[in-house]
Amino acid sequence: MAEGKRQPLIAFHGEDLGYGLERGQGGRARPARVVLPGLSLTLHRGDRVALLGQSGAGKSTLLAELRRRLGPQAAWCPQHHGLVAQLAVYHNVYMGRLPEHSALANLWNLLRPLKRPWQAVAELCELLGLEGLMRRPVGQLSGGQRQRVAIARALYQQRDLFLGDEPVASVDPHQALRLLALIEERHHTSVVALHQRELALSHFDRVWGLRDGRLVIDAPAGELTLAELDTLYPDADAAPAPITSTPPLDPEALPCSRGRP
Ligand SMILES: Nc1ncnc2c1ncn2[C@@H]1O[C@H](COP(=O)(O)OP(=O)(O)OP(=O)(O)O)[C@@H](O)[C@H]1O
Repeated sequence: MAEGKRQPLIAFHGEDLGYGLERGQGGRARPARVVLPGLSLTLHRGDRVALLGQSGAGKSTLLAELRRRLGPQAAWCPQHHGLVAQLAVYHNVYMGRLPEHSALANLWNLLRPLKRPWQAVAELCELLGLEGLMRRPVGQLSGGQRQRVAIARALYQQRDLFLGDEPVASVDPHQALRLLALIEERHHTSVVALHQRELALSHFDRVWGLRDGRLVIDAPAGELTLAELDTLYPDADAAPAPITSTPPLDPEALPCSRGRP
């Protein structure tokens, strides 16, 4: 999408994000533990954002706030999947739309799966390589299979936006590409936290990079290099070799925010 014509969906203007609540000066509510101080950024309709940063940088904190503000517009795929181990794959996926049905319908469906949702979930399971597992309790699946169930549940919600906290962390690189393609196909806008920097450059059109509580990268993926993304991981023992001929950047030289033109 052309940079100049993008329609803002949500914006932060110098806001403190974090946990807990306390009253600041003038009685203004603010987080008791601030993780991302003074955050400014805008999510635009049509953006496909890779959210990067080392462990503890604040990715989940930002996603939680986006989720809170976007509400039911956004499908959500949490980091630890949030699946019920004792329930079958079918029921875990169906849970994505639990609030849309009456308690009675949900109870009935638990005991005797309804035909229409069963078919819809079966189609998703086939797409995600989970065919034949619909009746199996999630507790008996592999880590990668559970991850795909969590993605199926998010896709089943049929929302316009997708928010994912490392939704492809437990699958092999080939599956990661397929899953990202599916997410892209079914949502006009997405924000996905991940650690695979190469994927961020090849499969997303924008990168948000967090470091030391700051948004230090906010730029189109096409304008970034792996070496620039490496600067988000100062604790890494050895940065992976960049695939471009661009020399590694001095982290100090990275601008505070790569704003839009
Ligand atoms: N419920 C909470 N209450 C207080 N602090 C929290 C809470 N959850 C996370 N934190 C802190 O907020 C900071 C950012 O955590 P966050 O989970 O957002 O990082 P992350 O980038 O998602 O990390 P990871 O890649 O390991 O999931 C960390 O210092 C963490 O300890």
